[in-house]
Amino acid sequence: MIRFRDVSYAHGRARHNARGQPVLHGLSFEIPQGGFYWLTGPSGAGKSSLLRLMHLETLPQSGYAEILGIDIVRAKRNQRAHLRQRIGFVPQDPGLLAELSVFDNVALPLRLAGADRDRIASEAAAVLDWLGLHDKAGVFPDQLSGGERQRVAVARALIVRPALLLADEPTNALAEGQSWQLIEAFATLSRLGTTVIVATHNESLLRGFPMPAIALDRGRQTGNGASASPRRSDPHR
Ligand SMILES: Nc1ncnc2c1ncn2[C@@H]1O[C@H](COP(=O)(O)OP(=O)(O)OP(=O)(O)O)[C@@H](O)[C@H]1O
Repeated sequence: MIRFRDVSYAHGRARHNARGQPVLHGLSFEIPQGGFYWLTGPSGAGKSSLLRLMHLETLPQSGYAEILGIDIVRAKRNQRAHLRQRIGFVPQDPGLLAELSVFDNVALPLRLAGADRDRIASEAAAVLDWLGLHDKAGVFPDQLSGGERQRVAVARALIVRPALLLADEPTNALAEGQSWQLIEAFATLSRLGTTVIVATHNESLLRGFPMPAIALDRGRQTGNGASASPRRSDPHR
């Protein structure tokens, strides 16, 4: 469950110094575990800022924000670190490490979490296979197309089997058919219990996959897809 109540955020300000111009204003919504929600709005609306807040890269200046049952402002540093391991993030720029192979880029989050070799090998193979990248495991990022790099970034986010998947324009570099395949894969994950939130401008995807949306404009909610009729579910997830 993700629960936001009147959450505001300004870039570059410490929590108690809220004199900066907020980029997110009074956001309130609830997303049940296993929900699939779009995050929409024009350029500069605050989509990436909201995703980075949900990825615990920043904290709100005001309001109540709960991610997977944890109050992120009150949580201790180690609780936040543990929570972050349950979140997969696909940034707008894939940000792959050039000196690492596709396999090693994808394996990195599990290596950092201290997983053993066998588990890393089997999970990396499974996720690369699932995303149609099995033949690219030994290749380096500069030998990939833009769309392949984007799918590697998705694989890297999924290898930890996240309870929450956040994706910032993950279909930007993909052809139409691949975009649909990726969103179908995300929909499968949400049916299996992962909460999925995807920022997009892609109108044809929005029409093709009519999921609820958090719609933003200049940092304010304009749609009520996620603020209306929240479905109750396990508050501890
Ligand atoms: N690190 C930062 N420091 C200060 N201001 C920022 C920072 N990042 C973004 N902003 C500002 O915050 C506002 C929201 O930006 P954000 O990137 O969240 O929008 P967006 O909806 O994701 O846009 P796009 O669709 O173009 O990616 C913009 O006015 C932007 O200039």
